[in-house]
Amino acid sequence: MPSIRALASKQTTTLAVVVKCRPLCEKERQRNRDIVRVNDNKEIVILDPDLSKDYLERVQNRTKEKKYCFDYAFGPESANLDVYKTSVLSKVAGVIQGLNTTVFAYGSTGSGKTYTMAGTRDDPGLMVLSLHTIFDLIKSDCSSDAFEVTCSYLEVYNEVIYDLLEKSSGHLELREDPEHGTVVAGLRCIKVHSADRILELLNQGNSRRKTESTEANATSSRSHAVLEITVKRRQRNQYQNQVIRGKLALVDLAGSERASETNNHGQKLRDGANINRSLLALANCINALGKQQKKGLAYVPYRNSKLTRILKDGLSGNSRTVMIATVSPSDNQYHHTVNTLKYADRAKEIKTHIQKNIGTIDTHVEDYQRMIDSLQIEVYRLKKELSEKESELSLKATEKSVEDELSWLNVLCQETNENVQERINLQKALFELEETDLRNRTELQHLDDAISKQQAIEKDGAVIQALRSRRQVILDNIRDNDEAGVNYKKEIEANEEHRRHLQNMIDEAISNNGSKTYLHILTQYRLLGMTNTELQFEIALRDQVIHKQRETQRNLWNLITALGLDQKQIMEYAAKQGTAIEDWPSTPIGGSHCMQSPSQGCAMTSPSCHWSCIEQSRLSAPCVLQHQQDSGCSPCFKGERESSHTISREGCRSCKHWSSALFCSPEKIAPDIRHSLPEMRAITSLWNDNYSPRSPFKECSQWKDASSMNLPQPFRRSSLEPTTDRELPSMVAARALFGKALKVPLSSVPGHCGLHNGESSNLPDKSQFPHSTSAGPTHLFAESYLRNHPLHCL
Ligand SMILES: Nc1ncnc2c1ncn2[C@@H]1O[C@H](COP(=O)(O)OP(=O)(O)OP(=O)(O)O)[C@@H](O)[C@H]1O
Repeated sequence: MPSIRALASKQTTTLAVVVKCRPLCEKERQRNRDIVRVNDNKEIVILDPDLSKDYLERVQNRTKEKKYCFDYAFGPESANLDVYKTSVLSKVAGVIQGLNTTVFAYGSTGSGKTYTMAGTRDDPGLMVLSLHTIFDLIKSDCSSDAFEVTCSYLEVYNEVIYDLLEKSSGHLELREDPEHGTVVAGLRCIKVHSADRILELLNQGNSRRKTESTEANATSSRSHAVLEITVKRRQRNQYQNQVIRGKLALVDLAGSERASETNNHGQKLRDGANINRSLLALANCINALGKQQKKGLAYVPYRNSKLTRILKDGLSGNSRTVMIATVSPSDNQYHHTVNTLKYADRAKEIKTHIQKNIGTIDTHVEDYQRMIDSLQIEVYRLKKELSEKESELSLKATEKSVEDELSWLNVLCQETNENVQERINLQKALFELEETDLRNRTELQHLDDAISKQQAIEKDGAVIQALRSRRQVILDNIRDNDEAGVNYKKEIEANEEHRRHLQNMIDEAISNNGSKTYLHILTQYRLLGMTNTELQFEIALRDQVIHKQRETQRNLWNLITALGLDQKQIMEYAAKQGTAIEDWPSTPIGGSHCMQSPSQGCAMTSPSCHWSCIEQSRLSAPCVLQHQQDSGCSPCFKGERESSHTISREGCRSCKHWSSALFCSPEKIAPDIRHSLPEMRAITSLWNDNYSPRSPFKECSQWKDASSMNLPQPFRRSSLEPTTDRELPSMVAARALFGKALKVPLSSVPGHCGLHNGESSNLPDKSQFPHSTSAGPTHLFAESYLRNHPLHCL
């Protein structure tokens, strides 16, 4: 029996930003001044470090004093426990309820990030406190649910990921998983039964973490560390198979630093440059996300570093996130402090969308997962063979020449590896950038239309101003994205050039050098890397499809709620169709996403129909759409047949009782929903335009011709461009709704509204549609539909 899993509701929440100022250390106390003041646990003031400014400059407000407000601000006297209780505890508690939480400490080197996250025996840090909370909550849980806690700990050092729970960890790779977001392939996840055990692992991990003594900090962390605790909760009630999974990510970032201040050389200097690069990538993401919240769609360059890819969920995805900005009170750190607070201030704008993680099974994703895993095993095997060969070689050749050769080969191997990885990242970044660009350009087109329409009504009113300023924002974003795209393309060319160079070196070495097997393996390894790239691409595309299917599923639940059908009715219909509904969303889902993406299945049907259509879209079997009056029998929605269009599903194909694209009449939709969402308002209008007894649409026999649109040709906007698209809004709407939204060919269409499938592909001319020429609500709906689905309509 197929099963449907209703998605839990999504809530939008804002990143919580907390500032923590450490005390002056002994050395600083002798030489430096404390310039940070915290007021009312919210406001933080950074005094001008320059005491020599004269009175005039100060009264003329030429002071460098800065003031910021945050969710919480803590001064030097506060303990980690104070920070934890006010801003982290409640979010950690959500983890055992299936919610994700991310806590990350951000600040310059020596500002107290590690102290805040790990703490000391007397002042335990947020990592330690969170672990105790999780296990205390599990212990005191009164339900009969079974809990499983796992823990992983990794570090990103010089853009390479290492497992801190492994004694000698190799390089680990990142992978995109549609269910779990960005995951680290091969990272060890250890089952734990107590907080003490995790603390033991944490200590082990910390001892492996790369730290150095620098001028700025005697124990400076040179890597970003991510401790992840996953709590799986298997419920032992009526949802026997339901697993809830919450994740807590605790991140201690390496600190940004200025080379001049740290006085580093050699490797330390290179580490610093890498740390700064990844922190810059993080800062760029924070900037773009802040801008996005204020101005709209902007490209967020997550791909620019491993750190930002790992933190992606915490920054914009499914996570309740707390950013702890750590600052030093010392006057010589003024610039670092202000810089940290500037980013923290921007981060306040960032919004995330939280949702309970309820276990689902995606077989096709699992298949890909298996493929990747087996490829990884293959890569591992080859690597092993490679190292065996290395030791064999080292035995045979003289020590010096072998060393030279091996170091040369090692460099070659490493460069090959980096080249492949860079190519993967660049291609993915370009892919994402193009998507963003497409959406921006579609919006721009619609804004242009809206502006020209509005200009006919008023020359320079507020609406036009708003539309123009929005247009400008979109243009800016497009320009930024274009620039980024050009850069990515250049980088890809450089990467390709480098790849050719490496391949030439390998080929040359094979013909000249004795270590043929070694180099053959290297070539194979490289090829495997390329296959891996392709697979990762396929996965990325798959991820997109799955994401859209999920979006569709969510929309369907929204629609069901909007239709006013109650749980009992739907359960009954589903039972009749032999479909189980395992979970019921308690609240309507994701307001702004309402009815956005019917592209992968029928958008406006019952849960059972949704299931069948999703299944169908996978099997590419078209649904059949037929008007209810064509059929005498209908096992589904019997009671509603007379008063409204009915809804059926694939299982009812025999009775050909497909129905109602637009469902029941709008009167059946709860008034608050009917009038609140723009889409619903548009649908109501569409209904009135096209389905009411006086509807010109209904009686318009010319629609026979209109429907002569054979799929897929009629769904291409090009066949309607440029004027017809605008002149026949109803047709666009109908086309989108009856055709694309339901993902059915117009092989059979609702006779009720006059649509019939014909052979001719000629479109009716404007004069045949007297009622459709104005820019009415139908047009708006069509526009909004097309805006949301540009790819599918083109
Ligand atoms: N709240 C605090 N109370 C007392 N000492 C503190 C506090 N916060 C930080 N320190 C001290 O300041 C120094 C630097 O702190 P820490 O190592 O945590 O900085 P960091 O931001 O992690 O630096 P890096 O980025 O270089 O790793 C340490 O000696 C630490 O003990």
